Amino acid sequence: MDGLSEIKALAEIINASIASIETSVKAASTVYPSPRTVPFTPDSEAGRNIPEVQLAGASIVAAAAQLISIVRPPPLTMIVNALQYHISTALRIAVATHTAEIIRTAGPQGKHVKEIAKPTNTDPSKLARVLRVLATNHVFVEVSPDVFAHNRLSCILDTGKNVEDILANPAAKYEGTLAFGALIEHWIDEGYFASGALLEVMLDPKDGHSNAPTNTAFNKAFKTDLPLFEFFDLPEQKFRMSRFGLGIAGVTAMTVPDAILHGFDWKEYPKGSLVVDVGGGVGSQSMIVARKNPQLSFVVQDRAPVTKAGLEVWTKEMPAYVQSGRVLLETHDFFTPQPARKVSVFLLRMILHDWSNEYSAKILRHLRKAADNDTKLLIVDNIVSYACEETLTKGIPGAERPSAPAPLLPNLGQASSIAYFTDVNMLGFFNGQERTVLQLKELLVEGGWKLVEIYYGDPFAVGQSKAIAIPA
Ligand SMILES: C[S@@+](CC[C@H](N)C(=O)[O-])C[C@H]1O[C@@H](n2cnc3c(N)ncnc32)[C@H](O)[C@@H]1O
Repeated sequence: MDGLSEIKALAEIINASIASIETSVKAASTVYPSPRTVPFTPDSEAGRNIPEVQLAGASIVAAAAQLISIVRPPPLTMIVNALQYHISTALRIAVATHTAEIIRTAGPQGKHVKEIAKPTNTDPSKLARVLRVLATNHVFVEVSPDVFAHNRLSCILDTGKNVEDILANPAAKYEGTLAFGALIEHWIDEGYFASGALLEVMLDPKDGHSNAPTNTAFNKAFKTDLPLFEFFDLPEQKFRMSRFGLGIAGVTAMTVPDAILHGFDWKEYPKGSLVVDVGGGVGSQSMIVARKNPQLSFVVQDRAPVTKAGLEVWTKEMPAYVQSGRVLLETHDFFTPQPARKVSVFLLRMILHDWSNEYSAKILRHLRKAADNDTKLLIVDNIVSYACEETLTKGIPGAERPSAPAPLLPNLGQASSIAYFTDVNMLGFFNGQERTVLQLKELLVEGGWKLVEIYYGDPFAVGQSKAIAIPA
């Protein structure tokens, strides 16, 4: 296929996908959100969250990015690729200057950068140049010279709080908010610096071959011997710790909030069945499952500081569960044996990707020892594909991905990029990894489990693919 035929084929994919979006949105009597509609709320994404619309949207993202890679002169694309770090830097500066909160009150007319720069005493002309990098990438709108307003991307950074309140208590910035920005801030802080140290660590003769969570790019960048989660426990890291916890809940709420309910038959379990949410954080996923499946009981396990926060969350949000004992917030180290009890489902969401195989297998073996023949293991993580055709997934129910139409990349390229970025994040933070189906299958065997089903799930849900296993 020559270049022109390829861009025509990609344009056809885009046109067909737009037509599919139009049909689905009309059939659902809803609207497709405009890039100018602010504020962003999960409810206002209803049109984009229709499953067919998500599928079509993923094809458009893949095709549009591929089209750009063909149309723009290669040296320019490589320059743009090499300079992408300025986007992260600009986001860091926008967040630290509270630009999103400051311009909210101005509405579509926007605010002059002199006003935006005031509360943090930043140089307005420097700030304008940085914000222009973002506006050029569709985050914020420069409505007139040096005047910036929100669009649907930039308002994601807005906590909804007043700048004065944030400045008075910066550590509580995300408390009581949807907190999507919290995870963005985690990525452009811990993630950004760990990424900067990754090359040095990978080339180090010793650390480069380690699987331990203490020989990582994160350790190098933050000059600490502690694994990331223990580093978060330090009193001086209270803000980072809370930001991470709130951010994990926020990213779910803002992408496909109820994705945990899809692809697993929670309803099959009768009254009193127990779900153990291992490394469950404050239990936000169990809470979503509980709301739709009142017959289930839950144990949410995590490290002591997290279960303490979890108890506060459940006491506020679902007090009846706490009072009746239908939820137990349990301090438990998943590298130690599980308490003996009848468990219907062990849930491991965004846990295995934090650990290399050696550590993940230990976690799995402890769960296996505590399981009986009926126990199911539900793993929820990103499941990555190779960037080429993959035939080795044949025979595993649900594991074959629908093949992307040519000339799209088999893994849908840019539409799947978050999983590959988080894979490298996991490497930098923990020596962990996002896994392919085959890698998961082999890991499960090592841990005493048998992979029986894969559910990839909504194309726009982040880290929500499922692998279901039974005792081997
Ligand atoms: C990425 S978060 C996932 C939280 C939760 N499963 C969710 O999806 O919202 C990883 C969690 O593992 C917990 N964790 C880390 N090491 C642990 C350990 N040794 N035992 C139990 N939990 C641990 C962390 O405190 C954190 O809450």
